[in-house]
Amino acid sequence: MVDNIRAIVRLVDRRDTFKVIALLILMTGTAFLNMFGVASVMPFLSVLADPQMVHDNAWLSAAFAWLGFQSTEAFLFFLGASAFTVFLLGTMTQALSQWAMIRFSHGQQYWLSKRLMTDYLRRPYSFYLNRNSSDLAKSVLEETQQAVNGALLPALRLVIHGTTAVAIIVLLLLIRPWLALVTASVLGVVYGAIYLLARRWLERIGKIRLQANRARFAAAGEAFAGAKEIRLLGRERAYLDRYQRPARQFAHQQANVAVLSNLPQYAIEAVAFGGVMILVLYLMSGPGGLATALPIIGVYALAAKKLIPAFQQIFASIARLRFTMPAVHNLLADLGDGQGVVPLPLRSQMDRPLVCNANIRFEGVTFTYPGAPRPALTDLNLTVPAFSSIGLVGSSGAGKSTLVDLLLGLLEPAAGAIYVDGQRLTEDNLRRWQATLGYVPQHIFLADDSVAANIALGVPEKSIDMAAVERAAKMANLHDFVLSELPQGYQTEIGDRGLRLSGGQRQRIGIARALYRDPSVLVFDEATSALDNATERAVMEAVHNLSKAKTVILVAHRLSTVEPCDQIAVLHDGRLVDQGAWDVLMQESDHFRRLAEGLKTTGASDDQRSVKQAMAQPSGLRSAERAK
Ligand SMILES: Nc1ncnc2c1ncn2[C@@H]1O[C@H](COP(=O)(O)OP(=O)(O)OP(=O)(O)O)[C@@H](O)[C@H]1O
Repeated sequence: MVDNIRAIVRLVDRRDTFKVIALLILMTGTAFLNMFGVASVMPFLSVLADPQMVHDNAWLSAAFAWLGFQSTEAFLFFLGASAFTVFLLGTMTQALSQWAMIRFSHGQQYWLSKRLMTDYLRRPYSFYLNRNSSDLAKSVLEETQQAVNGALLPALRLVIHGTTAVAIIVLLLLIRPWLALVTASVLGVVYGAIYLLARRWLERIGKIRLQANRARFAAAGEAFAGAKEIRLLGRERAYLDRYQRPARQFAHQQANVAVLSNLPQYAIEAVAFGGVMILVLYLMSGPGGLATALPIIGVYALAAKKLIPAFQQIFASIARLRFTMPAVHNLLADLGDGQGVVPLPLRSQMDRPLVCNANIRFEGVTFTYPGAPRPALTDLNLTVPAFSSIGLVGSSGAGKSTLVDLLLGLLEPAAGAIYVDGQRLTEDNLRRWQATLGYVPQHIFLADDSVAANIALGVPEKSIDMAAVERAAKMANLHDFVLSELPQGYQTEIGDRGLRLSGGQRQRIGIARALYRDPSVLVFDEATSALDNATERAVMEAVHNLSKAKTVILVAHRLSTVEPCDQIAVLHDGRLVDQGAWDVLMQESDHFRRLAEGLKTTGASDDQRSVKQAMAQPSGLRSAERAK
């Protein structure tokens, strides 16, 4: 219970504490106005049933005299109008409370989803290795909404309807204590019993909903991301099944909680109707007859009008809270305590790149992936002189991509360190180092935007430097294609995930993207594999020409791509086994010769590599990449 309250409080933006306080004041005010609204019919009905009450009742006669009324009729009219005004005021305040509550909750949803999105974006790269991207998107977009609609709003409703119920019960207690106790007990027992019976079930179906939601998002995400392969393999039905089962389960549980929340209302209406009948008969048979009975019946009828929906809302809110709390705890666990997250880059960091003028040095670098049985890189020592080019080669799984990810600062060495011009790469200078880098991965992520926006990825449209876009596109051998084949040139929308482009065109966009901000260090991770030989040769010639002005690091599976590199590093089983120029390695390195022979003779390594690469990709990225 305390844990749940704490969790709900954590959903609220601390800066909005004053809004919460204002909301609570408004809700309490509403409860009191509701109570006064109910109470105000009593004098009216008393005088209506017995006009003599104006003189017999001390309070009424004092009001009659003080307000200077001359006739009972006028006083009766005044009492009726007052009751109506107070009732109206109560109803209006209630509407105002609802409006404020809903606005507040939706504001919190925006804030919560933004907070989660920021938190995910600030996570270290290793976080994405173990997470599914559709699961992350689901948490940001859907679970935050669920937390607000299923926990925050019901908690607020609980407060407003709880205070209203308490205020009205207090009023009834003042009028006829035992009758009030009976009424409150009947309502309390009916709702309490249903809740006690359904408690565990609600929690269980809440957990089932959470899992089903995750499964349906994953199935939908993967089905669309892998549309091509799924179509070819004829697995549409399998994916439909994968989606259908959790989707049905999700809908089923949502319906269950909605039905349960509304069910007691019908039972209560029957009880209330019967109760009022018994009350009327009982009061009418007592001394005073209708004159005594009418005001009490009126108050009770009006109280029931307020009290039954209040109890109903209290019950529905508690049921929904019980159902949603597993999702809230899950969300808060993801949100974490902010530890281990990296700060968002500052503009000053991006404007002051850590330029490499002497060399990049790996010193005793070891890295093991979380949960992997052995290191992907072991005690690696490598120096890359500035303004030179180095090719990284090795069999599949040798550790080339891991080395690149370490160099990019996406992964952190478990032992050893990387130095840029003698400066150790740390959290403090990492962003500045990354601002120096141009990186081309094998799988290019494309945004559903124009060619220019894809080259200048993330730069707001107005700030895109078109001259830089064209310069980069020319170097990537893309410019002619854009001008001659695309209807609106650089402004052509390339469609959802670039589906309208060939693999080679996509890779050239990726290369142009890396070159757009004119980085001083360029990293290509098997980035030219989808290019035809002639295009690759042209692009690589441009890149090798750059290596006089830039430092170029090249992972390639075609050895011919790395042939012109100043030096080549040969990796095997996570270790650097040989290093030198092409000719030297050809003569002196068995590993290199075997690699060259293997590539020449088997021709199978491309396929093996692709399969392995897919396996080695983090699950979240896998689905993002499949999305292209
Ligand atoms: N996310 C991961 N989780 C666990 N192990 C991984 C992960 N990514 C890679 N590995 C393992 O680390 C080792 C090095 O992988 P890496 O991707 O760096 O090799 P590579 O030389 O780039 O291979 P390829 O040429 O096939 O891309 C491999 O044994 C691989 O299975």
